[in-house]
Amino acid sequence: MSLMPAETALARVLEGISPPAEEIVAIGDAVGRVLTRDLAAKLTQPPFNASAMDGYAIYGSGPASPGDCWTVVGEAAAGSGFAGTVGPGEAVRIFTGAPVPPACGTVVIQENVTRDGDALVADQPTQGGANIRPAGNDFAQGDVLLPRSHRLDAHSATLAAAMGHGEVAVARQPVVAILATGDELVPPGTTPGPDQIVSSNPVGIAALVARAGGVPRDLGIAPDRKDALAARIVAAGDADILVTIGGASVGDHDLVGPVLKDQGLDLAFWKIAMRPGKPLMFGRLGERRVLGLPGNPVSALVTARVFLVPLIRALQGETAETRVPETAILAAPLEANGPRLHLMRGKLGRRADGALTVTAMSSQDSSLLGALARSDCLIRRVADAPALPAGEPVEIERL
Ligand SMILES: Nc1nc2c(c(=O)[nH]1)N[C@H]1C(S)=C(S)[C@@H](COP(=O)(O)OP(=O)(O)OC[C@H]3O[C@@H](n4cnc5c(N)ncnc54)[C@H](O)[C@@H]3O)O[C@H]1N2
Ligand code: MOO
Repeated sequence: MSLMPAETALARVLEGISPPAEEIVAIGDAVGRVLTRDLAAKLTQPPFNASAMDGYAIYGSGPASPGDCWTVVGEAAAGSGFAGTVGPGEAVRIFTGAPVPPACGTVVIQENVTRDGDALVADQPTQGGANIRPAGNDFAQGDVLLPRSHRLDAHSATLAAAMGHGEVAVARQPVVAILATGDELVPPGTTPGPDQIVSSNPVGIAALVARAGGVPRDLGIAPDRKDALAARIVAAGDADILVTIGGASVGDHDLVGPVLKDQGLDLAFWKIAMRPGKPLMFGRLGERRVLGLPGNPVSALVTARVFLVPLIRALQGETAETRVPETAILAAPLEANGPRLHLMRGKLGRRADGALTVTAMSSQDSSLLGALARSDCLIRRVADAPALPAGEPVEIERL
C-alpha cells in the first residue's frame, strides 16, 4: 500500500478549520497575535504639517536664498504650536515634530541661518517646501493599513498604536497539550536510570508551539500502559490540539493509536510518505485535533514544523504561507532519494562568488539531535528524486 503524500496529509490537517474566536487585548500585549478584523486608522499621521528639523519656519511657500532676512516672532515646539499668526517677512523658531504655522511653507535648518536677537538671515539656500512633513504623509484616518489575518510584529504593532488603537481584536491562542509517552523517559534535569533517556522532545515542541502563537500545556510523560495513556489523554481536557510524542509506530509498546481509537478518534491518516516522520498520525477527538508525532527527536521536531505549526497558525486565521522555499547550490553530491519526501538536514554556506551553498549532514538518522542543532536548513528532496552532483540547485527551507 502506498503511503499518503506529505502534501495531502498537510491538506487533511488543515481541513475544516472555522474562523477563530476573538478576544480584545491591549496593543502592548498584541505582538505575535493575529488580527481578526481589518484595522483602519482612527487618526491621521502626522496630524498636522510637522517640522522635520530644528530651525525656522518662514512665511510663504518660496525658497530661501542667502541674504534673505526675517523677524522671529515666536516659537513652535513639539507639543505646543505657535498660537499667533505669521506675516510677510516673519519667521517662527521651530523644533522637530512641532506644527508648522499655516502661513509658513518652508523650514530652514538652524545650521543655515544666522540669528542676532530677533533678526534672522539666511546663509545658505533652502528649497521651497523643505523640511516639512505634510499632514497625512504617513497615513490618513480611515486607511485600512493592517488586514485581518495579519500577525502583529514589532513594526506593525507600533503602527497600530500610532493609528490610535489602544486595544485590538485578535484570535484566541490555541492551547496545545503535549504528551510524551514511553517507559524509557525521565524529565529533563533528572538522572536517567538504566535503560532510560531524557524526554527532550517536549522542550522543542513547546517552543515551536509558542512561536506559532499557541499556548503549550505540558502533560508530562505517560508510561507505555493503556490505562495511564488514556488518563493523560483525558487530562488534555479542552485543549485545541493534543500532541502525542512517540508510541506511534508498530511495536508492541506503541499504544497511542489503539488508546486514541478506544476514545473515539476519527482518524484522518496514520503513516505518510515522508522521511523523517513516517509514523505521523492525525485525527479528531470531537472538536480537538490530535497529532501523533513519532518519538525520534528529529522526526518529532521536523513533523511539528511541517504539520503542527501550520495547524496552529491556521486555527488563528492566519493565511500566510509558512514555508518559504529557496534554492541553494549543492556543495557536495546527493544520493538518489527513495520513495518518500526526504527533508534532509543541511548546513548553508557561501561560495566565493556569493552564491548560497548547502551541504547535507553526513548522517540523516532521525535520532541525531546534535546534527539537527548544527543544521540551519532542510533540503527538500521529492520522492524518487535522482542523484545530484555538486553544483546543482536544490530547494531548501531555512530553520
Ligand atoms: N518495524 C518498524 N519499526 C519502526 C518503524 C517502522 O515503520 N517499522 N518506523 C520507524 C520510524 S520511521 C520511527 S520515526 C520510529 C518512531 O516510533 P515511535 O513513534 O513509536 O516512537 P518510540 O518508539 O516511542 O520512540 C522512538 C525513539 O524516540 C525516543 N523518544 C521517544 N519519545 C521521546 C522524547 N519525548 N524525548 C526524547 N526521545 C524520545 C525513544 O526513546 C526511541 O529511541 O519507529 C521506527 N520503528
Ligand atoms: O521516519 Mo522516522 O520518522 O525516520 O525516523
